[in-house]
Amino acid sequence: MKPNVPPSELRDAIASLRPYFVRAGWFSVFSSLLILAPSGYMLEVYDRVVNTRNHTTLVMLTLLILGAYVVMEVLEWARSEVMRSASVELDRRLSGRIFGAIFDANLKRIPGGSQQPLNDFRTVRDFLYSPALLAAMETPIALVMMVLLFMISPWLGWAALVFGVIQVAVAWFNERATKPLLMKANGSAIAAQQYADGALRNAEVIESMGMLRDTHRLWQRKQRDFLRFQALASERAGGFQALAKLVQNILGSLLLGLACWLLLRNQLNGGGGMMIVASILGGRMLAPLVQVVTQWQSVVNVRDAWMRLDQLLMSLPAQAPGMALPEPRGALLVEQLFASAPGNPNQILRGVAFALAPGEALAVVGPSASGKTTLARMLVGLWPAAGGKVRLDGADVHTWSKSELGPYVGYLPQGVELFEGTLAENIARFGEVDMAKVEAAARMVGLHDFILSLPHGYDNPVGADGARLSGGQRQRVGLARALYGNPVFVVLDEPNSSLDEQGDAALAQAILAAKARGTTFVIMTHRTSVLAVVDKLLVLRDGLQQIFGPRDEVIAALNKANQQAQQAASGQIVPAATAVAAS
Ligand SMILES: Nc1ncnc2c1ncn2[C@@H]1O[C@H](COP(=O)(O)OP(=O)(O)OP(=O)(O)O)[C@@H](O)[C@H]1O
Repeated sequence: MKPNVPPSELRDAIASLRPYFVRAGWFSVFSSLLILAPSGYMLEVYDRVVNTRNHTTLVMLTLLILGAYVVMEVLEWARSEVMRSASVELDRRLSGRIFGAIFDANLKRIPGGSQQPLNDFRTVRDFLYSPALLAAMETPIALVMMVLLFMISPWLGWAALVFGVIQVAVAWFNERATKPLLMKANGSAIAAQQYADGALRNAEVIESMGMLRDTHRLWQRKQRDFLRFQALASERAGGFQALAKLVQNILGSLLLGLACWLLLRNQLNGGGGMMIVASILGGRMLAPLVQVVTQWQSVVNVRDAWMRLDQLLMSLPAQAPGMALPEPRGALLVEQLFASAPGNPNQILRGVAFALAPGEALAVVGPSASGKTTLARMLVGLWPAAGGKVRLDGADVHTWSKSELGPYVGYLPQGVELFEGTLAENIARFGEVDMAKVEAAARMVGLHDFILSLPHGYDNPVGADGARLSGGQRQRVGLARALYGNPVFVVLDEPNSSLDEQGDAALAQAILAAKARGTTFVIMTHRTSVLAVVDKLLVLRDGLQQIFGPRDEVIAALNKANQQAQQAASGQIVPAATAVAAS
């Protein structure tokens, strides 16, 4: 039985470019036929001008051949333009999908979540108007030339056929000899590039701890592999390219000699001029094949890129648009939630269950690696649940269309994650900037006065990853972004880890103000300052929900348990806040 393989989106997209290929194919046929014009010119000059000594005929023939050259160039230009348009069309069809797949691969932490698929797509797209493909389009014309040679004399036709077969064999051996090396070279180049990207992202760590030399050494090792494989492949390819040219040149001269021999035996149709025509046809016939051999590296590269892209798109099928649902109010229900990281079977959360009414705030506390960040990701629907569900107003947040749900949700991840752009753009989530809303969000987190003190105010750029801001400022901008547009449900993962006392107070104020408007909050925290403004408390340990309930009841229960444990151990009593923080 045929395995159930999903259709290749890449192949479908290329198949949809058929009209472009057909048009370019016709241009190829006509421009290749015009390649015969110089042979015709030579014959006519030899036949009509040399014998008759007619100057007018010479001028007319020369004008004709000049016209033919112009038409040939125009056709070749038109063919390139058609294929360039095909590449633009391919980009229009697939670039969004590929960008989405890279994004998805990043979210799911699977290979492909890097710059590489975009490079691969550029390789595939550019190949559409590369010399290799344009030469391949001309190969059918070789058959026409061979037929013409057979028409002049079967001897010439057979000789051309034998050399054509030799040339195809050269191309085949070239493929066998260079493909594995070129693929290894590509793999090493990608590894070196990815290593360099990672190192550049961590430039400060490398510089501060003097790691540059070792980092460079490791990069060089990968880069050396790439250079070694590429040099070996080029060496072998160079030999085959020389061989291909040799075969082409030999055929040209051989056909001239053979035609001369036939002439001497009175067996050449068309007389002496045909000797030259046969030689030109022979040389031209093999030209596209020689070109293909010369350009073989780009063929291997495109095949490699194609396979990686195809695999990425197949492993991350296009998502059906999520459910369209009525505006949420912020009622959160977590039903027996089990979670594991994508591609990893280990369960991180095991049976977390709680509910929050609109306008309620919950603090999630627990030791490091207890699963707080994982719970935050699950609450905003980033990872699919391994069991159970997270529901906002009854609907599963994971399957809800994120572009629809986004405006109602605020999320501040642990790493903040700002983007290159202005403060206003970052706060407005890179959508249409509504300055009134931007300012309101900045005021809520106590950032407005600081922003106004900057030279360009809200138009001040934040730099790549928010590099122009301090850690605390970045966190506040992230908070303003989470609160932008008064979302009904906000998840904050360690929102005050970089905040000072003033920032902490601003955060508490912002939570209270948003709660009063009906926003539901879940705040993952190690710090106790935020506990003053929450209604409920959940304690996580090793992915298990230890206790959940109204804040004061949970603190009292924790204190009691802690006191009992401590008294049993040493007779000491610990204050409430310390007990919660220690949990
Ligand atoms: N992408 C991932 N792949 C595999 N395991 C993961 C992934 N993310 C988190 N984990 C594991 O899940 C567990 C919980 O991690 P999580 O980040 O949710 O804890 P946390 O309570 O937020 O910790 P902290 O307070 O230190 O931020 C850890 O053991 C971690 O190794």
